[in-house]
Amino acid sequence: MTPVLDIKGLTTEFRVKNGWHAAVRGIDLSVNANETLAVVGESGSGKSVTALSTLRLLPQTGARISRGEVGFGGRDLTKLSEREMSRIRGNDIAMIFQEPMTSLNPTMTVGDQIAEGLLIHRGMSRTEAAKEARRLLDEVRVPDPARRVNDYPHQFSGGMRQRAMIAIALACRPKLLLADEPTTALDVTVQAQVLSLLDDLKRDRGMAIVFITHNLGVVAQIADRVAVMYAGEIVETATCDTLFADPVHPYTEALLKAMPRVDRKAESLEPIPGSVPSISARPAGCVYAPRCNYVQPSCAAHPSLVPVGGNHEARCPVRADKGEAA
Ligand SMILES: Nc1ncnc2c1ncn2[C@@H]1O[C@H](COP(=O)(O)OP(=O)(O)OP(=O)(O)O)[C@@H](O)[C@H]1O
Repeated sequence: MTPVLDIKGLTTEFRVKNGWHAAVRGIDLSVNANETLAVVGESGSGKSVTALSTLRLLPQTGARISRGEVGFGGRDLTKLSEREMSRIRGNDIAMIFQEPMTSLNPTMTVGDQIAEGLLIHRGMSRTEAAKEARRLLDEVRVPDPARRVNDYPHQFSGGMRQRAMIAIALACRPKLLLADEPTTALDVTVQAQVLSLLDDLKRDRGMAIVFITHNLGVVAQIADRVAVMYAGEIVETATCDTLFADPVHPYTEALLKAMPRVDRKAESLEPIPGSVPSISARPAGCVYAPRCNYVQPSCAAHPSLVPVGGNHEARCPVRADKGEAA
């Protein structure tokens, strides 16, 4: 199967005081139709920069994609003109964010905001677009859509706003949805409803989803496959079940130990000491070595992602022998 999104060797750099530094370094990511790939990692790992690089929404100055390809629909998005890219954004690839109020226009009704994309990208008439906006609100399970299309965003609750944003994102039938922490600001019940909605939409529409989160609990609810990011690199990738059952990389193991679970007492949670290094202070060898419990002299060399069985890969020679490869 040809992946919907196929990122190869992507490196994105920012200019900070003393020169260019990589926020994302040589990452490979792919996601198929009807699949959700979760990208998980602490703040500063490079998750958002990966999504913004995919859509070429990086700041115009002081930021560059210096290497790699972003394959989508047989084309490399890094090579497209700005005009071609703007046709792809919101049309073939849509993105949703944590805080819907920053993307929703407070002065326009929800229905008009959904209809806007339909008028521009799908060439619908006003009447057709208004009808489709109601249908989309219904599809994202907003109750009483015929009435709610006329509401303004402030008249919606947080969960309903997120659903409205999903309706806007889905209006042009994107093949790929980039979701950057879309449920983080919601309480757990509403969060679970939105996750289940996204899962149903993925299946009904055969969409590919890249779901960015720092929360492994959310990963467990939504992901088919997982890529764990740390300091700009993918350090482990596996199916969701394998990652939870048999984590190999010490960072994945530490994230799992720091995750609250119903079958564990709160005192047994182990926060990871320290923090992700800034882009100008990344170690030359293994980027996780300064925080790792298993560090050895060989960690001074930069490790590659190696297969540890099936489609499971990890960037840690010290612990790779946990898998089949050894
Ligand atoms: N415009 C910028 N200029 C300089 N550095 C940047 C810029 N944008 C992001 N960075 C740096 O790139 C690194 C990765 O940031 P990114 O936002 O992708 O992390 P993240 O994993 O998405 O974290 P969060 O969950 O907090 O959004 C961070 O060290 C961040 O400070």
